Amino acid sequence: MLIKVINPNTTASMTEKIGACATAVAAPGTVIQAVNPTMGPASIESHYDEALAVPGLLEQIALGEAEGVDGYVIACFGDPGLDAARELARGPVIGIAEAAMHTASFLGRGFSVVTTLGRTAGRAWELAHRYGMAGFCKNVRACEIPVLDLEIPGSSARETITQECKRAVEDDQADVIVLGCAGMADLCRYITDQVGVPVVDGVAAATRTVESLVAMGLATSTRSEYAAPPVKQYVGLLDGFTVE
Ligand SMILES: NC(=O)NC1=NC(=O)NC1=O
Repeated sequence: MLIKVINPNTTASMTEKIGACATAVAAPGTVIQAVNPTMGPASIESHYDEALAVPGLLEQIALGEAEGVDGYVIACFGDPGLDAARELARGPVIGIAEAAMHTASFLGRGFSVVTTLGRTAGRAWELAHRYGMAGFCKNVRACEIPVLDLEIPGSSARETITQECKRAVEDDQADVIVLGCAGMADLCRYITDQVGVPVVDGVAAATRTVESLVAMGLATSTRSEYAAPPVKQYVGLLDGFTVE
């Protein structure tokens, strides 16, 4: 089985970290291909970043289709481009926020999301509602850490995030923590040991979700909304996106 894990930002160190975390949980026989687009924002921290990340993400999906990829993970907590990706891909496409929230809902009465910048919290709440998880989501907490601070060795990011997770358990009464950024994937084990409740990393959760769907022979329904896009020309920078 070949699963393509796409970091939609263009920071290679984060892609490598995400790939290592996905590989660590993948079953024997599953090949993880971790990639990022060649164009787009170095990190995704706003609606603007998210919009500009989607073309490069979709290009990676199109390349994956040509390579026979069995399923995809969108490794950014905003689940950017998820619906469009599902129109292109034959196999399942799972976002890390979607997978993490559903996984957390199996483990307790309520979870808190601990994410990077406060300006991304609204998107996390929006996704919780979209996925039917709002009833399980006790809070979305922001550490006010820029995403790329997670790539600085020895930064205080790990401790800042850990303290926020502890406050989520104590003040929100969270039974479970959801890490609100793909760049936190490598912190999951450490934070789990520190906070005493399950901590869900969306990269691992999404990787295993895609694996299980593919193993069951399941894929996105193409009956209507997620059918291939209508054939048309896309001009200018999007020349390569023409759909035949
Ligand atoms: N909430 C977030 O921090 N989302 C993210 N921005 C990125 O660049 N990767 C993420 O997971």
